[in-house]
Amino acid sequence: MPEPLLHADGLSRSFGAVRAVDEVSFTLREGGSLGIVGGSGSGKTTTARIVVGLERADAGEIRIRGRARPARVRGRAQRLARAREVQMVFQDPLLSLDPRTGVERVLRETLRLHFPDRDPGPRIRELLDQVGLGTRAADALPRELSGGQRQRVALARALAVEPAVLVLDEAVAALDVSVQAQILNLLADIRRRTTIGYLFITHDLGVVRCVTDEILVMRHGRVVEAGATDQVLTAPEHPYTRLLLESVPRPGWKPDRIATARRELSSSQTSPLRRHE
Ligand SMILES: Nc1ncnc2c1ncn2[C@@H]1O[C@H](COP(=O)(O)OP(=O)(O)OP(=O)(O)O)[C@@H](O)[C@H]1O
Repeated sequence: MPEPLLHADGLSRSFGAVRAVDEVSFTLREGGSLGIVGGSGSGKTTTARIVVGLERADAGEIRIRGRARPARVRGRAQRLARAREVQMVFQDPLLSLDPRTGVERVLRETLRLHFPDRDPGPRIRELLDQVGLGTRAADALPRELSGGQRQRVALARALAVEPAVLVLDEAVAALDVSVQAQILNLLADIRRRTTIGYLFITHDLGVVRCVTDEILVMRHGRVVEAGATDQVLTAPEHPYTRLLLESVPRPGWKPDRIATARRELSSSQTSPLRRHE
């Protein structure tokens, strides 16, 4: 058996008395897409931040293609090598893009840093093309672009590094539904053409259904259910997963039905469910 692309083993992280992540383990295979879902405060983002290296784990380890990802890196070469293992795309690209730097320059600088011996020109064109940004966008500043275009820039910058794993933290949550669909299609297309693995952090089960083949359901820092996306979404075993599914607004729901579902879900974040946990 080849080593999985990413293996997380027993990750834990507490903030004071809050166990934000509690013994979380999962595997992402080469070319795979794993969704981490759960309500607010379930520990999804902290898990993602540990994978990326933005947060340290109190316990547990991350392996990329069998090699332990060091908790600390020393020097530029190690920092760049680590960045090539995992890249992250955030919900709001305005916060992660420099407001004074145009699209082409962002990509040029990233490529120069990681691949100083290569001519960046052809690769920049390839990346813009890959994420569906025309040459007109190449000179634009982030604020001159739409939300969807900015997310494409953030994606192009992450892909420029040729990472093994791309972590997407609520990466389409701020976009309206049609733009969301375009970005999700784009991500599916990139996955078909590369060996990249996705780790999708989202509270949106519709997104998970579209772009992941496996999911992990988190609640209070723990994994309550894991398995093939189709299986978990069509025949959820854990009551919390069922609750999450029941709280997804459906066409035709009146506002009070949506409000009730949201209330039920948010009270379940603080009070334990009665059944098997
Ligand atoms: N830096 C921090 N300091 C203190 N507590 C934190 C910190 N980061 C996260 N937490 C706590 O850890 C728990 C898990 O938070 P986390 O952001 O990982 O959850 P989440 O599932 O991503 O939620 P959301 O969808 O609301 O972002 C929460 O109770 C949160 O308040």
